[in-house]
Amino acid sequence: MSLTPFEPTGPRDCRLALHAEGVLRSFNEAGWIEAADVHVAARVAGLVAETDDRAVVALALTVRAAREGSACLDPSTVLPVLAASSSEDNAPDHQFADLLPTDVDDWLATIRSSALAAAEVLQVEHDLIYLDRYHREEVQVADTLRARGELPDLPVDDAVLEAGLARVFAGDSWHEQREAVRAAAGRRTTVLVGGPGTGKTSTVAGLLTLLVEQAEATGRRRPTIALAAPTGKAAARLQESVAESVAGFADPADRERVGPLDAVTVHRLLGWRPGSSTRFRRDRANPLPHDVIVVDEASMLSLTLTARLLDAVRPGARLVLVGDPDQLASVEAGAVLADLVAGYQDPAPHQPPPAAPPNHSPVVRLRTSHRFGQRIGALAAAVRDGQEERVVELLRSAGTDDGDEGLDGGQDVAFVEVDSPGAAEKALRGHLLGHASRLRELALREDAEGALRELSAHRLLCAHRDGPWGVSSWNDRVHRWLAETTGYHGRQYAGRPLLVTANDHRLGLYNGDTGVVVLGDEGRLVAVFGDPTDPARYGIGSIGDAETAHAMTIHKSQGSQARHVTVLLPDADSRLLTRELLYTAITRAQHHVTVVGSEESVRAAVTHRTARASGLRHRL
Ligand SMILES: Nc1ncnc2c1ncn2[C@@H]1O[C@H](COP(=O)(O)OP(=O)(O)OP(=O)(O)O)[C@@H](O)[C@H]1O
Repeated sequence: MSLTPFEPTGPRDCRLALHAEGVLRSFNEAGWIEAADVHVAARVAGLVAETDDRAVVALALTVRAAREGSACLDPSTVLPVLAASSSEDNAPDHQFADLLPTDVDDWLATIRSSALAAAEVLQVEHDLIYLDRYHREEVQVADTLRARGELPDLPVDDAVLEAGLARVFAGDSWHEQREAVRAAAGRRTTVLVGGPGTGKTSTVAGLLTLLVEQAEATGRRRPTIALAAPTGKAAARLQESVAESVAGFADPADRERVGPLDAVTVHRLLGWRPGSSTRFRRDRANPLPHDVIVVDEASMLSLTLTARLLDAVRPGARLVLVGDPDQLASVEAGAVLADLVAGYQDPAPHQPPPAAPPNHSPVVRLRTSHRFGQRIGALAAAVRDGQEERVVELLRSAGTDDGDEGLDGGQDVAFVEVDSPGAAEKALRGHLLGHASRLRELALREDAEGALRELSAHRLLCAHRDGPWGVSSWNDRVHRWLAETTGYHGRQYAGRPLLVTANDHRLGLYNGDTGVVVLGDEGRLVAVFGDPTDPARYGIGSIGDAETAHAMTIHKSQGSQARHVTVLLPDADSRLLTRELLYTAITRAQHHVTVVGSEESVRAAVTHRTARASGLRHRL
């Protein structure tokens, strides 16, 4: 957790808790905790009659940490930051320094003997401070993984496997996939990691096919398979790419083995119950019936969802978690995939693979990218590895791409160096309006397939929702340019790109799904989503929560890709600007990426890492 205070914009700043008292008031006014943290801490401390201010502060800071994605509070990183700020000349004048714990051990001892700990609201372990819920979940995840790892491997006929590998992954270029399937075939748990285009999905397709073949060869029942991902969009993509990989196998029998597979969201797989985000129909007492469970985009799994998933997987089932640990983590608490990779001590992608991986480790890493053009892959790798100078050099040697060519050809990496939203607007207008106009033309021609293809041709990504570099203002800009060109000023129009913002299980539309409004029968507007060759159509009125998507946040774009991605970087002091954010944005691009912003912002992104406190890596 990187602790920075907010600066109240004035006495009416909504982050200030007007009725806060005592120590919570001081920490709130100093910007270390927000109103939401104050309310939770005050209420819970009141319920358990906590009288020690240092325990109350720990509770509020731990609530803040969870809100920002950490599973716990690490006092050894937080206390020095608080202490340094209290000694600054401009430190707030409210005995802030007097309220600080003196040292980490003292603070931890205070919490251990507090009423909050006695009531099991706070837990202290490995010198980390947890809210009880996240502590329980972290222990459960580690215990379940350890218990699964201690069971003997599942039976595999090596001769059949080797013959199968030689068929589905023939040739030198597929040696990493052969190795990965060899490692995963008998394991109950596999964590398959790799950057974009490293052949993760191909590995999954090969593994599933060869597991079915194993059952055929040994007379066992065919394994039942579940494919899932944290979002509907990612699930749809997984289904599509597994089917594509299977269709590419040379042997017709291999193309038939797994049969058609439907991918679903993890929530749906576990039997989501309306009104509860943490309780599911599937759990230890009523586990998933499947023999093989594959979860893609596992970097987006929160600690809570991972705990529920592991709870629902039978010990005898194979679980395969697939993802890229360098991407942005879940919006909720936990960075489970990155923790697993760190906890099992898998070397970073730019380091040589271990000569002999620890045999208890379920982590299998694919290292070679097979998709990107050279420059886009090199840029993604340099960002991922924090090579600031190399990133700047790669961008500087790229073109400027201020025309429209980037959409159909031209540079695979472009850098539009601007230091103000006005300059960005000037540089990007032609580009963005061209794409929006093409969408509109196709939509007016009732060409749903063409409009959906155009939609995935380009995506404008922002770090923020609001502000001059944010999604709202760029949506407004493109809308205004389009209105100026077409003369149509309404908010609902043919060619309007849509982003679904809440799951609608009834319609089969999920948070993050993108579609477009097109002209349908009898001149009515309809919204189309999904596979361009077989689009799902919805009456405009039936779509509940959706917004215009000329631009979207990088967070929302996770799990999806576009041929050309334009990334707008905010000012260098933005708290959201991190290495993981820039890496995630760049790796959404299949063929072209245009980075728009200042060199200072690029450098800030590459040097700032998202720090999420967690004890999971110590427990594995
Ligand atoms: N070892 C390989 N040799 C040659 N081509 C490969 C190899 N592995 C993958 N590919 C090709 O690279 C492309 C990307 O592969 P795949 O979709 O399996 O990667 P991925 O890691 O799942 O990608 P992402 O998750 O980023 O979409 C596919 O066209 C695939 O056929």
